[in-house]
Amino acid sequence: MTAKIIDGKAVAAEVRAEVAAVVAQRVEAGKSRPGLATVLVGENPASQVYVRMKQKACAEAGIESFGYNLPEDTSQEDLEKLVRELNADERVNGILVQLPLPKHLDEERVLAAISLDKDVDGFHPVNIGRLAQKGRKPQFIPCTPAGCMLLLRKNLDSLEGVNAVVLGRSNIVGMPVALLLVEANATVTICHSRTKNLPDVVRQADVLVAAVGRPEMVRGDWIKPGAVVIDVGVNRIDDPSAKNGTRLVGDVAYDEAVEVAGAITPVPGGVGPMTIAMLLQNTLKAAELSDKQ
Ligand SMILES: NC(=O)C1=CN([C@@H]2O[C@H](COP(=O)(O)OP(=O)(O)OC[C@H]3O[C@@H](n4cnc5c(N)ncnc54)[C@H](OP(=O)(O)O)[C@@H]3O)[C@@H](O)[C@H]2O)C=CC1
Ligand SMILES: Nc1nc(=O)c2c([nH]1)NC[C@@H]1CN(c3ccc(C(=O)N[C@@H](CCC(=O)O)C(=O)O)cc3)C=[N+]21
Repeated sequence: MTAKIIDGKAVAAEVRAEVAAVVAQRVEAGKSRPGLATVLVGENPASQVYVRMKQKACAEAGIESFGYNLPEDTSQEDLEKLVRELNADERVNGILVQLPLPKHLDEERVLAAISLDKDVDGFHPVNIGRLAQKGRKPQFIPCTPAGCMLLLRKNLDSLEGVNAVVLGRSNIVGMPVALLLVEANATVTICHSRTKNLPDVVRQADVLVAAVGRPEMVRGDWIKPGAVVIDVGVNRIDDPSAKNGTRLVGDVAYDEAVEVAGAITPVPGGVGPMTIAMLLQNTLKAAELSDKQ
């Protein structure tokens, strides 16, 4: 039996439609239109594409977006000054600083400068700290991890006691998704580049979240039959038979895994669209928060 294909694009479309409806209602009721500021430093083409996708999604949901493109050689001081201006700007409810930043910039300090009430990416150290503490709630949950969790909840009756394996421990995906799985009462194993016997560890997983950035690293025979596989990887590889000579693949060898898993997200069309939908949801939440202040 082949796996159920988890249609992230469809779930994301539902979330986006919901956000758009609530935005329309609030504007109708005379409340402010939510606003998202995107900050892009330098000219990384992949980052430019992602920022454009986020702005387009905002427009479709009735969220205003304010794009800031700064030169590659922007100083720490100037970037933090922009963040402080955006913190004070009433039109802006959410601030997204696209990562990675050029190497000379101190990412931690930039993220810490973002107002907690505008941290729609959920990367502020206080938000991450709360995520890691029992009984505490972050103001915002990081978008990609939140998207993974929504797809899991839609495809599993319960996460309670399930063996979840997370491949990757990055600040933006692996670690926060592992924390969310713990919060959901899964039993969580976090793997990384020093993990020994990785295929054997992965074979224990009822739920697998792969976020390593290694094209098709996870093979079909690593997957426990019936497991739910969330493939976060977005890797562009050369493929002479593809339209422009390249194609996107995940961190999981999809054609193999689909024969073994119970359910699996495709790439593209899985987690990627969810990331953007959750960003819109967080931006709406930030606007609702600002109503109360
Ligand atoms: N769909 C979406 O919305 C998003 C997709 N992505 C994609 O997800 C993937 C991961 O992104 P990100 O978390 O930022 O990546 P990072 O490069 O920051 O982290 C990769 C993690 O994988 C681990 N790792 C690397 N190689 C191996 C290996 N051979 N065996 C085991 N573990 C390994 C690293 O271990 P160590 O810590 O030891 O170095 C690290 O923890 C990428 O493909 C990225 O494009 C990212 C963000 C959003
Ligand atoms: N501050 C910050 N916040 C982020 O959320 C953030 C970031 N920096 N840096 C980079 C990563 C990457 N990321 C993706 C978003 C959407 C898709 C996405 O929609 N992918 C489509 C395909 C897109 C394509 O065709 O290239 C899909 O998987 O179907 C992928 C990846 C957000 N990130």
